[in-house]
Amino acid sequence: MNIQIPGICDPEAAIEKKKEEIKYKMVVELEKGHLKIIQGNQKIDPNCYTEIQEIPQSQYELLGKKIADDDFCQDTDIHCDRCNSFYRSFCLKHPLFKIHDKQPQENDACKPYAERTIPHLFVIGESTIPTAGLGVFARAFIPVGMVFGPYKGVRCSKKSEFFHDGYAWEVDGKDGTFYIDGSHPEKSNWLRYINSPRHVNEQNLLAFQVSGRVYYRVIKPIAGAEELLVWYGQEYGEEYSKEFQAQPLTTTPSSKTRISRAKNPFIW
Ligand SMILES: C[S@@+](CC[C@H](N)C(=O)[O-])C[C@H]1O[C@@H](n2cnc3c(N)ncnc32)[C@H](O)[C@@H]1O
Repeated sequence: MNIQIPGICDPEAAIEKKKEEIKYKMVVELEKGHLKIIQGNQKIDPNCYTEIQEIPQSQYELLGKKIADDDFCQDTDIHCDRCNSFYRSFCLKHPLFKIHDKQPQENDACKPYAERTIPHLFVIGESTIPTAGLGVFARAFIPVGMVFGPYKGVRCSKKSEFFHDGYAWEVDGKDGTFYIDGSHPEKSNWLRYINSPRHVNEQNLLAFQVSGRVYYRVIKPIAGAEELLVWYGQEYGEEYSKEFQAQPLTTTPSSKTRISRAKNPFIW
């Protein structure tokens, strides 16, 4: 046995040469406006990529496992809308990155709680859609793959329990269907201000469900000052897109209502 005694033996000899870990990086691919994972050991060209975060190899190895539709697990797997397959936990080719809600500040208390949760990347203003009321706008370029949420609100078991109509998502829970009603501005978050598109070209977000929570993901690059629009699903969204029903908007698989019924979950 080779025992090294510090101070007596060669200290270098005691250190087992650490295996070089491959680093990965989540980046924005500037040309396409999409998130991407690249090997991060080499220097990144800032003209091609903007770095978001490093991904350790151990974490990277847990990503991108393709799951057969029959083996899909609500709590661990995510449906990739572009590959039309489930992955554990998400697709490596089309990765996701979650933007957290802003921690509401006390000195902002004149605004409703939901407004105070909006991340710095966004702003609430009058919607570009006539009669829609308020909406949410990007303050900077937002790439495909960014995820927002979960949608916050009061959990209800029946539609008759909603505070107001028009702000609830229906969720396929483990013990059956329930609703998340975001109509109360003190009991919800900024996602309650996002409107529904009038036609497919306006849609830039897709709602999906993970472990009984609803998230929105970016499916089309969003330019600064552009409004965020998430398809509410057939039951509600079609109210706002009657002229465009011939060309159905993108929804998560099996989405039937304003409410995401997607088999589309992932865990953060
Ligand atoms: C989740 S809220 C969105 C935020 C809302 N605009 C506000 O000011 O609080 C849903 C409501 O917004 C309005 N809305 C959303 N999308 C719309 C659209 N495309 N056309 C008209 N009204 C819309 C409807 O009144 C709907 O009930």
